Amino acid sequence: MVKVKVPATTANLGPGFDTMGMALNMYNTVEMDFHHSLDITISGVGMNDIDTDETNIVYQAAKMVFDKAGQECKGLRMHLHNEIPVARGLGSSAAAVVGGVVAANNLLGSPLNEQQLAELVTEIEGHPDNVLPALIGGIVIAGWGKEHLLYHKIKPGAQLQAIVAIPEFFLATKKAREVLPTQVSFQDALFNVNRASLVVSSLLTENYELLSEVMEDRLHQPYRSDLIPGMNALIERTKQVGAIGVVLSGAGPTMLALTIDNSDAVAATMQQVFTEYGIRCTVRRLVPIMTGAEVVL
Ligand SMILES: Nc1ncnc2c1ncn2[C@@H]1O[C@H](COP(=O)(O)OP(=O)(O)OP(=O)(O)O)[C@@H](O)[C@H]1O
Ligand SMILES: N[C@@H](CCO)C(=O)O
Repeated sequence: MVKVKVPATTANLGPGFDTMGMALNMYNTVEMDFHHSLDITISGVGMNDIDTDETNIVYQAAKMVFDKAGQECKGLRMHLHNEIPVARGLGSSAAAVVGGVVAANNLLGSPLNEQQLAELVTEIEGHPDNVLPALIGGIVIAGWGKEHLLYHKIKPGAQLQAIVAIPEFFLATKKAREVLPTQVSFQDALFNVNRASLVVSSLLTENYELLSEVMEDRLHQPYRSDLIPGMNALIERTKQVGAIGVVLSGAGPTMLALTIDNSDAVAATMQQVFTEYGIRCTVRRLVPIMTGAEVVL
């Protein structure tokens, strides 16, 4: 039996749509063992929102490792314990995919190396920005090259905190991608190239004064704001009380504020603004982490 612990992730970091993400200290665990049939049990959050049959994505991801390794999968016994809320923008599907792939790879004696795991989880999820930090931790910038996935990991600054306001309602990534345009203007593309580059350089140099001016986006957030009541007001007011950057976490509806200090005021303001817009939410204070999925048993 193997047990794998996988972190939550926040994707995009504002302008880095489908490209950047960061691992956070909130975890799901996957326990997995060989079995003659499929037997899935679940505990923790979202127990009633996750399938326990062959459509379960932890199982589907695990089965792909068996296929790649040329091994028959007769069944699996799995217990999933979840802390990451489902369909809220904190990488629940990425954690499920990474948990399934890493647990199965371990069970089979590690036939796939890190590069192969990174490519497999990206193919399954469709984009690398949640699955890569879930797999290897840290802040990761990633994208497909001609043949291979290219990725680079940055160490988050030690002072950086991540406050997340998690609304009670679900927003499936599929739905939040349906509102995106098929084309954008040259000016908006240029704006995001500029801002994403400045986000990376300010994270690398821990220049939070610069970071506070550049976590802006024109490729996805403007189109998604109608799906998240209060999003723009929350960004504006949370920045006024000292957050470095305030952005949509992944596809939403969770909002992410990066802070160094002023965390109490930032957390209270996020809660307050969502409440004013009639949205019940849970605010959690998290920190970026350098460790991705790890085998704990
Ligand atoms: N622990 C889990 N085990 C199995 N399947 C899960 C688990 N958590 C989430 N899922 C599946 O993933 C779906 C949610 O994925 P979705 O991409 O919409 O949201 P998300 O990954 O939480 O958000 P984001 O990608 O914006 O961070 C759920 O509907 C469920 O099918
Ligand atoms: N980059 C993705 C993250 C969510 O899976 C999006 O914003 O749609």
